[in-house]
Amino acid sequence: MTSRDPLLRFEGAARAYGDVLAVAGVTCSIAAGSFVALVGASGSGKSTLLKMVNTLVEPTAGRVLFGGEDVASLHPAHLRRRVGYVFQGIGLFPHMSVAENIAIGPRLTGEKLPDKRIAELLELVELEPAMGSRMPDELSGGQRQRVGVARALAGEPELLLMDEPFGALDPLTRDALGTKVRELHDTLGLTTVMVTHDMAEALLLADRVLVMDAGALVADESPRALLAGAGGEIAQGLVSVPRQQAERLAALEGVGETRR
Ligand SMILES: Nc1ncnc2c1ncn2[C@@H]1O[C@H](COP(=O)(O)OP(=O)(O)OP(=O)(O)O)[C@@H](O)[C@H]1O
Repeated sequence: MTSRDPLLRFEGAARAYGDVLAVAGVTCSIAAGSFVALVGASGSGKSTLLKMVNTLVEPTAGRVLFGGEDVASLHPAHLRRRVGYVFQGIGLFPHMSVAENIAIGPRLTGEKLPDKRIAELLELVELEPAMGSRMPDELSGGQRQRVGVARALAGEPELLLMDEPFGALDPLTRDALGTKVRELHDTLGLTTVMVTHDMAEALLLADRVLVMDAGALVADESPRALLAGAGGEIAQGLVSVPRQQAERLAALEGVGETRR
């Protein structure tokens, strides 16, 4: 692989469940270092596409290449170490401490993560190292998601997959964690693919936005291009939501000004 090759490539990747074509043949390349948001209506195939990357879902046609190799040919434990995965509701093991949860990925590949490294990972997501000894049910939802991010980063992955990671959080925590993840993406030199229902979040955090509809990729644009009207009808329908909200807020502010 040369530095010009994409880190991730979908080649006609498709997944059927009986008669339902969840992903209908997606072809696209994701360059190393990019932050990609994957958006689209509920049921459009975003999670299925993401799960094909770490082999939680097998394609029924086509393939997914990671670093030039078909993911199906890579050892699952090693692949999952190179690919961090964060999802909503995070799935921390309730009977394990925060530190044990963070260390679980490397443990599966036979490595014991030193305490110092666990403390470092907690600091990376702005949690006190002392949190390591707590149990998951002693944390807030936002803190749990931070632990989820620390766990995904424990194996020093090249690729970070995030599936609605901040969906259940209050807006302030969501905003802070989104900004933190973008910062980590930049400082750690990650490649990130994030599924989100929130177009404003996609536009603000990502370099590139992929839009799915009924299993197909219908737009692939930069946030700037989307805001300038590119991407077609479905993409523009999604962009119109935060835009109209911003306009309504601006109008409200204007009303306040004239009343004062
Ligand atoms: N394990 C499964 N068995 C059967 N059908 C499935 C399965 N997983 C997904 N599907 C179907 O595949 C389609 C795509 O689902 P997917 O979860 O990928 O969509 P999504 O865009 O991530 O949705 P959401 O935004 O609601 O999470 C849906 O019609 C869904 O019902």
